[in-house]
Amino acid sequence: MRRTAIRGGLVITATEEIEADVLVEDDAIAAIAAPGVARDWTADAVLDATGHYVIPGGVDAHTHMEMPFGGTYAADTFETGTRAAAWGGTTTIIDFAIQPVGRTLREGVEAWHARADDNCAIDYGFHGILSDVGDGVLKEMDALVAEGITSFKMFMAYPGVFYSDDGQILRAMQQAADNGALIMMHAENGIAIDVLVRQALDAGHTDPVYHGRVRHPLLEAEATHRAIQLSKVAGSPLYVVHVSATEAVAEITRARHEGFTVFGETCPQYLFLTVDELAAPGFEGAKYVCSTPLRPAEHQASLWRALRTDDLSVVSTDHCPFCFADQKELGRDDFSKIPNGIPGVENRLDLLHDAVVAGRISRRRWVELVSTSPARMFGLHPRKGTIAPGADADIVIYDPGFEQVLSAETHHMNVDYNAYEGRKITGRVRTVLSRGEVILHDGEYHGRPGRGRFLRRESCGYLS
Ligand SMILES: NC(=O)NCCC(=O)O
Ligand SMILES: [Zn+2]
Ligand SMILES: [Zn+2]
Repeated sequence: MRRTAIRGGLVITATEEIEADVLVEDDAIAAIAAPGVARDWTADAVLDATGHYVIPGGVDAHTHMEMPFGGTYAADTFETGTRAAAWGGTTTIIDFAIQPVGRTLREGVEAWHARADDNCAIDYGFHGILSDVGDGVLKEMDALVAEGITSFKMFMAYPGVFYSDDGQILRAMQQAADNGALIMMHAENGIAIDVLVRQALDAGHTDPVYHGRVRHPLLEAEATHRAIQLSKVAGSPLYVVHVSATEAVAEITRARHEGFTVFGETCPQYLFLTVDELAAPGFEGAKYVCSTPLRPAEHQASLWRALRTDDLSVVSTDHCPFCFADQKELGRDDFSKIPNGIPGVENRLDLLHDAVVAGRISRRRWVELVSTSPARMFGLHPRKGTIAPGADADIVIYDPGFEQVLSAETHHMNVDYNAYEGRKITGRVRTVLSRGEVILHDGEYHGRPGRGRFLRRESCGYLS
């Protein structure tokens, strides 16, 4: 048995902050004890965490490695994307296995296993994407839940691609109410948006900024409202992904106050970037094309407030990188052809820690938003998302005082720009353990493709 002691740090979980030492035996946490008590531990390796935080590894519940979109593929493979995640302190990702239109869900899951299984440096799970709901797919959902794929994303946007109509959504929600799955919703009224896209292009408006203008906040709010009503009718829980608009937050808040099991997720891009980025000179704005879109700055106050009140419960990245040079370029003459997505899997913990430094959220809330809540919500807690005896030893030693500047020059994501280029951040990941193995320490990466394991997730973690 291999024993590693992490000594002298401040252990922070969603519920506690204690000065304690942590003992890791093989791949799991064996004990946490006050430094005096822990003095007698024998260990093969000691990691000095003096002056540092000791937190559970990040759980990013929303990534798109190698996702096909708009005639190209997201630029990070599972190999490059999970390596970048590890550099940023994330030790678990949950990616989306897409059902090809007209094919089975199973085919999508097998394709994602083929991409991920020998390539991930950290542990990983899958959600399913339902792009063609019918009788067969509903049955397949049951089988996948039994195999640990316990959540399914649906799209009210992108007609002709991933779009589901209200009847398909209701049927999938009814199935989820029966089988314990969680429906995740991309809530934008895609039919109305497509009308506005056509009108903008007909008027000669082809620049990236029009991506933001046609995806009106009220069309996010309307779809969010509709998804909530459908979930109430079906009696299923609902998780709304990448919430960006004040009006959509209000819909989630109201449903929660009425006692419905509705959750919301937002992403760093909506907290730290605005629609002004989309309006950058020339074609630069294409770097910031994602859906839901970046919003005017006033929406950020609602998002931060909802993160504090738990009306938004999770911060994921929606990491979906497309290179500026040759992929975003596909939409140079037509904003609707710009592949949608922003890179960020490496930057989430640091950006949110910077919000701790700025006094926006507490340290414990930071840990909860980036690790504990997503682990709970998606059936991984307490194996992931906490520091407790018996949990997987996915641990980050975090230097809260280190000053860094985010840049494509230094990041590890396989994409030629960083959405936060030049931003000064206080805090940096110093050491990362994944199931007890040190995969990053003092700027040296020791991970390897294929060491990450597929996670069969429990259902209904969000109800406990
Ligand atoms: N969000 C985005 O722009 N791209 C990824 C696909 C999605 O999550 O809708
Ligand atoms: Zn989406
Ligand atoms: Zn996404």
